[in-house]
Amino acid sequence: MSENEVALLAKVPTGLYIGGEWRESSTGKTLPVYDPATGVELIRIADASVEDGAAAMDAAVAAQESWAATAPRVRGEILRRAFDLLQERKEEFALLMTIEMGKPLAEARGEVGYGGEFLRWFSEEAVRISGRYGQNPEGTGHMIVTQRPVGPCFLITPWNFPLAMATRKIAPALAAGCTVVVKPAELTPLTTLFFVKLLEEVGLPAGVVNVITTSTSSTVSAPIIADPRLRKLSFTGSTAVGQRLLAQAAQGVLRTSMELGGNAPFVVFDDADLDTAVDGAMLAKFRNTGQACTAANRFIVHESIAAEFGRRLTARVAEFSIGRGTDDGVTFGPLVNEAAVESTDAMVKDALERGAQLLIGGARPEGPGSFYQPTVLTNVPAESRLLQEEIFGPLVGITTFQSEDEAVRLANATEYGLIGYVFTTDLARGQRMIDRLDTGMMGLNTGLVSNAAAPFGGVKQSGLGREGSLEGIHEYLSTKYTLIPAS
Ligand SMILES: NC(=O)c1ccc[n+]([C@@H]2O[C@H](COP(=O)([O-])OP(=O)(O)OC[C@H]3O[C@@H](n4cnc5c(N)ncnc54)[C@H](O)[C@@H]3O)[C@@H](O)[C@H]2O)c1
Ligand SMILES: O=CCCC(=O)O
Repeated sequence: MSENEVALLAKVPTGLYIGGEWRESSTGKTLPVYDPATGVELIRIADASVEDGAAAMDAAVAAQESWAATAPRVRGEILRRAFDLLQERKEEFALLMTIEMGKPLAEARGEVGYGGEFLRWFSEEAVRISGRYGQNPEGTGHMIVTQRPVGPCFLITPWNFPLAMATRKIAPALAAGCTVVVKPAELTPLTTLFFVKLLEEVGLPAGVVNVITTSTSSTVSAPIIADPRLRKLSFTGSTAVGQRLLAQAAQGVLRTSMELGGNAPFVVFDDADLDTAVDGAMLAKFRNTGQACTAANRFIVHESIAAEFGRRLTARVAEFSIGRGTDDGVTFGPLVNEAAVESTDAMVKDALERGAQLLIGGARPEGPGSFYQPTVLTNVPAESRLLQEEIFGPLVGITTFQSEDEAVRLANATEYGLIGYVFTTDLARGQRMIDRLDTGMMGLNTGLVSNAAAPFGGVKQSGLGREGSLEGIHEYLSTKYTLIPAS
């Protein structure tokens, strides 16, 4: 670790943040956080118990009434100050994400930009929560429709975008007037802890945001979800865990937002601009080392251009420089841990055993850290795991199609429905594909759609609800209707 990194880690709080105070776990236990590029332990942080989870809920409940009564402008200004301070601390946040998660510094800076925008966007939305007033149809009274904060929320976030996945939930919840308990992933808790320290600095009242970090997510989360005072569960993570949490949330009939897994089709038609398609593929596949819910998972390429597409993509992949994300010139970092490397490697082996052809990569480099080479496979048989399951690693699997109908059938042949990418220069065909693909989001001739102003979310088993945009704040509001008879 460099001196700079040691100095940064010394600034990151290692406790739980409950009711405006940093404290140790009630059991005194700690959990280690590792650098995925070296396997070295970075720091130890508090490992919350069930009692700590209950204390965090108590604090969120205690702060709910006064936070809901805080003027929207004041709530918005706190978020805006957080946005401004995050810009000042951009380099620190980027470095912290790189060392705890592995993404190269340039990508980490990009995430500070992206994640910060949710603070700015929802600072502006806080003052635009509107209602309706009107006469009832019978003319015998007046109808008032207002939007109220849903109440205390439990927010569970994944490790792949440690800042943006937290701000995409915390900012709209706070803007709406909700208090929260946040549980970041145990692999990347440091960014959330550092961010909450920033919220404290910009004057967020005690109890509005509470953070618990734990190595026993299921044990600590279940009683919070079962707590009758909780009103909303917002989860980002795998579909398997989302399904379990939905079942738990059903007991309390909780409002839920579920941002779950993806298995995105990346369809390239024979009329596509191939350079644009390859640029799109590089972004859609290799952003975050392939560890994004929006990652292109199945490359469905017209048979007449598949060989050329594979050649051009392979040439671009060969340009990656693999290494620790802090090192100069590195463009491709490690995967998050050893389990991710093993799962990626198993998918490559499965595809090769079934007859796929390797164009580049396909192995882990020598040396420490959880690295895997960016990999391109072609002629991948349909039954291969990498065309069936969410990969969450840097693998491109190319398969071919002949007709538009076949492309649609292949693209929709999944239980997921987060995003689809289509490359064509025929606008009418592009519009047909937008209508025919069963996804919550589409990229037409682009490999990146994420934006704080975009309603982000999926259909089918990719989830429920939307984050960001105008829709995002409504996930934290409930509609209340009142009738006042005419006197
Ligand atoms: N749709 C989206 O916006 C989106 C965004 C990012 C990631 N994801 C998905 O997340 C997955 C990768 O992230 P991950 O590996 O962190 O997912 P994960 O489901 O393993 O974990 C996500 C979070 O849930 C927690 N968790 C796990 N089991 C739990 C339980 N039983 N009770 C309570 N909490 C529990 C984890 O500690 C972590 O904080 C991929 O499937 C990816 O597609 C989706
Ligand atoms: O991993 C999923 C989130 C990706 C994004 O918000 O762009």
